[in-house]
Order: sequence, then structure tokens, then C-alpha cells
Amino acid sequence: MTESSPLPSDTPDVEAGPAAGGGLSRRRLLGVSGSAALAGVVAGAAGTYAAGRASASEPSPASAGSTTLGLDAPIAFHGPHQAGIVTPAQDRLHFVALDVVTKDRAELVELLKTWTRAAERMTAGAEAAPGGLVGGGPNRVPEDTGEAYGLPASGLTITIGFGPSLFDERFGLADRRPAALEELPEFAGDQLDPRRSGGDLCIQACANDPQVAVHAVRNLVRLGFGVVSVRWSQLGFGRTSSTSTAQATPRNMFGFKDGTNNLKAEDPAGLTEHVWVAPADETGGGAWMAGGSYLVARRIRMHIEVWDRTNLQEQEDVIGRDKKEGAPLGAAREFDEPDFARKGPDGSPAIPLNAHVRLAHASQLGGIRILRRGYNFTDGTDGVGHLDAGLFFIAFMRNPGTQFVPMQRALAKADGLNEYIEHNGSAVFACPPGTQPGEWWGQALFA
Ligand SMILES: C=CC1=C(C)c2cc3[nH]c(cc4nc(cc5[nH]c(cc1n2)c(C)c5CCC(=O)O)C(CCC(=O)O)=C4C)c(C)c3C=C
Ligand SMILES: [Fe+2]
Repeated sequence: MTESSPLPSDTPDVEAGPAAGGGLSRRRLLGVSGSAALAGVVAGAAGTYAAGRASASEPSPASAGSTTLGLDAPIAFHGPHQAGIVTPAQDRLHFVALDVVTKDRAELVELLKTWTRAAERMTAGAEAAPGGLVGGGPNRVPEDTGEAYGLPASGLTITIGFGPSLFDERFGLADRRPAALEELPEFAGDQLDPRRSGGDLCIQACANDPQVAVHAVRNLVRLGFGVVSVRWSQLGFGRTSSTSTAQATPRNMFGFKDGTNNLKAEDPAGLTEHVWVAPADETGGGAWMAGGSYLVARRIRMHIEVWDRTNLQEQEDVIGRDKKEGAPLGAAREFDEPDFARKGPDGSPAIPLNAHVRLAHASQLGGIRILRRGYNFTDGTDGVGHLDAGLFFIAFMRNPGTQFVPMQRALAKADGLNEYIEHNGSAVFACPPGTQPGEWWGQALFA
């Protein structure tokens, strides 16, 4: 975190990614004096990364690690899409859903402008506002809360979304609500808690340092005092997806590799087809959402004490992959294609009919895919001796009604996992496209 006022000059045609493959840190940025110099460093670093992604030196999945991915480095804020969607998933999450408490449209617009400027700064490794920590002098409230001062940018991304409830009568947005932005229907088995669901706005802050992610949300909430109030929030301590082939697949709280067959940044055709809203999408929301994406969040409690008393064969049958390697049952390696027709030694399907990966696979769902970007969570205990732990499921897609909804319906109906999990929070948001320098989040929506 630095004091200077960066104006990150990004490469608009490059997907948001680590702006410096070699680990540019806030400590190194601290050695650069002046905002122009800092902006130059960030811009140059972005160029380095853009060149590196296509080069032969890109890390292989096996070698992907903190050094090669530059986990301290800043991620480019500007671009055609918001960062934090196909950005290689960072390790930590702070997600917050907010309600707008003002009735004044102008106040909301002003906040979105202020938030955009603060997000540009914080993702570049700077304080939320110039002179944040102490620059206002002893008689003023500091403009930055301070807990990330001296920490590197840590790959921070801040992604904003607009919930269906924002498009009611309050702000004159009713006729701008995309048809795709509907509250999710109730699914079989849902145990949703309204205190963990919904919201007018969301902010997803991801970083490789939890303090940096929490600092980002805290400062945006602080800036929104009197305009927005926090409805619910969720911390995530470990990613449960890979969104880049350069990342090793992480494990979820059931001990299984999660994110193997995910959409990845290196598959632009797949992202165009399944993730980014196209200008011509009739349900997408029109021009203001083109290049954006829809975010579905589900807080899924995992009954790990029950799972931990379940034998390995049953665990693998429920998922449809082996626990150690992550290979589809009947195959040998993690990235082998699942063969759903294959029979096991006893003549029954090698991947059971109610296995999670069979029911969620595109081949069983008319080609539907989503980009998963969830996090493990543990929120203490439930008062009767069980960990309140699970998966904070986040997924991005072009249309929740034709992607998440049919997929979750299929899972809710037959998934063997249902015995071990419970969905207790739910929300959907429209994440507008990325911004260019000088623009602000949602500018085209409020135009
Ligand atoms: C509606 C979408 C999904 C929900 C909800 C969901 C919950 C959930 N998943 C796991 C664990 C795993 N999921 C895996 C694969 C997988 N999951 C979904 C969708 C949802 N999961 C998809 C589309 C896929 C890919 C299927 C395929 O094409 O093969 C896997 C296997 C590894 C992988 O490919 O990621 C695991 C493990 C849990 C524990 C969970 C709820 C708590
Ligand atoms: Fe899954």
C-alpha cells in the first residue's frame, strides 16, 4: 500500500491478469516516487505480463506456484471485462452484498464513481484515497483505514455486481433490468436464509492476502456510509477452482480436487460462448451489459462430520472422480475425459448415474457450461459441535436462467452429494463490463 495516487494505464485488449509476472510488490512500488512513475511501473508491468502469457515460458500446471505467478503483483484494473472473473483465482475472498439505503439516484451515482476511483487505487497497491493513512492531518478522519499499509497489491481484484432488486422503482432503472437478471427459483432441498441471500449490489474482493481483500471491502463500505448498508458477507480462505491452466487444481473441504473441468482463461471461445454477455443477447441487458457477466453465489454448507465417516469408495462414487489424482472413475489421469458409457467390473456404470460430475457435465445438459470461482469457508461452529464449513460457490455465466438454473435443477433432483450438503444462501448479480481510465462502474447503465 502506497501513498501516491496511481492512474493505472492498462492494456484494454488484454484480459485482466497479473500485471507483473515476476512479483512486483507494494514494497517495490514504495521505492518509486510520484504518481506518474507508479503509473508507468504498473503499465509496464502489465505489458510484460501480456507478452509473457503467450510465450513458451508460461508455467505448466505442475510448476505453477507463488513465484511464477507473482502472487504479490498488481492485476490490471481496466479492460473490456472486469477483473476477478477470468483472472487466475486468488487464494482469498471477501464477498459482500449491500442494500442501497438512499432514495437519491445522484448519491448512488456519486458512490459508484468514488468506488471506481478507490478500486483503481487499491488494486494498484495504493491507499483508498490520496493521503489516506495520515495525510489529512491530526484533526481529520483518515481516508484509508490503514491495515493494508505496507502490504503488496497481492493480486487484488474488485468486481462489482447489481442485483435484481436494484431495478425496482427507486432509481428509475426498472426498464433497464436485463431479462436474464431474475431472482433464482427455489430448488429442491434449498434451506435458504434470507439473512444470507439477495442484495442490491455485491462486491467481490479477491487477493492472495486476506488482509488486503478485507481492507478493500472495508474501505468501500466506509466510503458508502449513508448510501449503502451491508446485507451479508462471506470470507473464503482457499480457492476451490482453477480459472487458468497455469494453476494447479485446489481441493475443497471434502478433500477432492475441485475445478478440474472448469472454463479457463486460455479458452477464449469457451468464454465467449458461456461467460461474456454479447451485445445481441436478447436477455442480456443490451449495451450496458455487453462484455459483462452474471454472477451466481450460493453458500453451501458441507456436513463434513458425516462425510468424514463415509468410506472412500462411497466418496469417490458420489463425486465420480478418484480422490487422490482427481481422475474420472475408470480413467487414470486428472484431465482424462470422463467416459460415461464405461462399465465397472460388476457391470454397473463406472461413473454412477447419480455422481456429481455426471449430472453437472455439459454432455448431460445440452452443452451448458459455467465458470466456477468458489471458495472454501469455515465460519466457526454451529453450537451443537459441528463445523459451519463449506463451499461459497461463485459462478459466472452469460445467462443464469439457461445455465445455472437447469444445472442446479439436475443436481437438486439426483446428485449423490445432496446427502452431504445444504444450500443456505443465494444471490444473483449482473456484473457490468470493465472500465477504461476515467469511466466508472455502471456508467452505461445510468447514462
Ligand atoms: C450448479 C452448479 C454446481 C454446484 C452448486 C456445485 C457444487 C459442488 N461441487 C462440488 C465438488 C465438485 N464439483 C466438481 C465438478 C463440477 N461441479 C459443477 C457444478 C456445480 N457444483 C460442474 C459444472 C462441474 C464440472 C463437471 C464436469 O464437466 O466434469 C468436481 C470435480 C472436479 C471438477 O471438474 O471441478 C468436484 C469435486 C461440491 C463439494 C459442491 C458443493 C458443496
Ligand atoms: Fe461441483
